[in-house]
Amino acid sequence: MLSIAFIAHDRKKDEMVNFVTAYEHVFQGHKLFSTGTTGMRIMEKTNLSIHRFMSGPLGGDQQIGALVAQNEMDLIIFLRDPLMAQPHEPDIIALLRLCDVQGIPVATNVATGELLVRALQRGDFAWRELVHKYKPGEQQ
Ligand SMILES: O=C(CO)COP(=O)(O)O
Repeated sequence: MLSIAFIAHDRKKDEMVNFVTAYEHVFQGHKLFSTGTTGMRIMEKTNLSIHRFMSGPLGGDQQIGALVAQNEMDLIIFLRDPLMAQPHEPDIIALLRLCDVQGIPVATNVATGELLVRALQRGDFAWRELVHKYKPGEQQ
């Protein structure tokens, strides 16, 4: 079971809901997280159970970032709005930076999201299970 996070800016939320609905069968059975409003919108339209953090501008990106820093997040679908400035831009950059620090697959548009979900379906994320199993500094 992998940990997957969904985050979408306001003008990308419909796209996110459509995307998650289309792949609901793939996401089912994984541990799902989201920022506040994104998760609410997805849960209104699917049967998925999602742990919702704060809304993005109130710190939700940072909360997800904390899991990334601990290497506990396996995949992030983050549909950013490239055409509108966000008040919490530093939090967004920080989250993406941490994904690069830990080498976490993160999709920032739906085309990449599709590729990653198909990889997930195929079992290409098995290496993340190994990361969890052999986390340095932790007892086996
Ligand atoms: O702003 C966001 C990500 O940066 C998303 O937050 P919401 O899901 O609460 O709208």
